[in-house]
Amino acid sequence: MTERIVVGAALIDGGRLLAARRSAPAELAGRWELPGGKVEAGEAPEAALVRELREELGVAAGTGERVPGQWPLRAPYVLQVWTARLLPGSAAPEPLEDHDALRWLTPAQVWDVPWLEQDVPAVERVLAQVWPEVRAARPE
Ligand SMILES: Nc1nc2c([nH]c(=O)n2[C@H]2C[C@H](O)[C@@H](COP(=O)(O)OP(=O)(O)OP(=O)(O)O)O2)c(=O)[nH]1
Repeated sequence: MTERIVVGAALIDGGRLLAARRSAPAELAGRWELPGGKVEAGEAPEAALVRELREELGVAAGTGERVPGQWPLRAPYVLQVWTARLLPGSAAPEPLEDHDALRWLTPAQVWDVPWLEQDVPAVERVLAQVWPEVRAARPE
């Protein structure tokens, strides 16, 4: 089966990372993820990410670098991650769709939320890229 890409944003503002708590489907609800969604046919991943952040959070965002790697989700999906920032004049994010809570996490708070299991390696890679000077150890 051809793999399909889900794009996730490492949205950084004021030295903090945005985490979003899923409200659906039932098996994912209550767990935290990087906001984003499925790339549509013919769409560039960065464009999909900007679209999803506008739809889900009501923000105007710009994408930065790709976070190297990709992580398997439920087949045929794989997660790819880009850093992202709010553009000047953007509204503050709100949980408009798919989420019922948002949190801005400092590096020290990143493991305070229960991430989706499949997101943990991606979040570890985000930390290494965005805050290489911080050793934000994941507690056992
Ligand atoms: N956005 C996002 N989705 C993730 C992450 N980790 C993870 O397993 N997923 C799963 C949840 C969903 O099954 C799928 C993404 O679909 P979605 O529901 O967010 O995307 P979408 O808005 O394009 O979906 P749709 O309603 O059009 O089907 O990937 C993550 O970090 N971010």
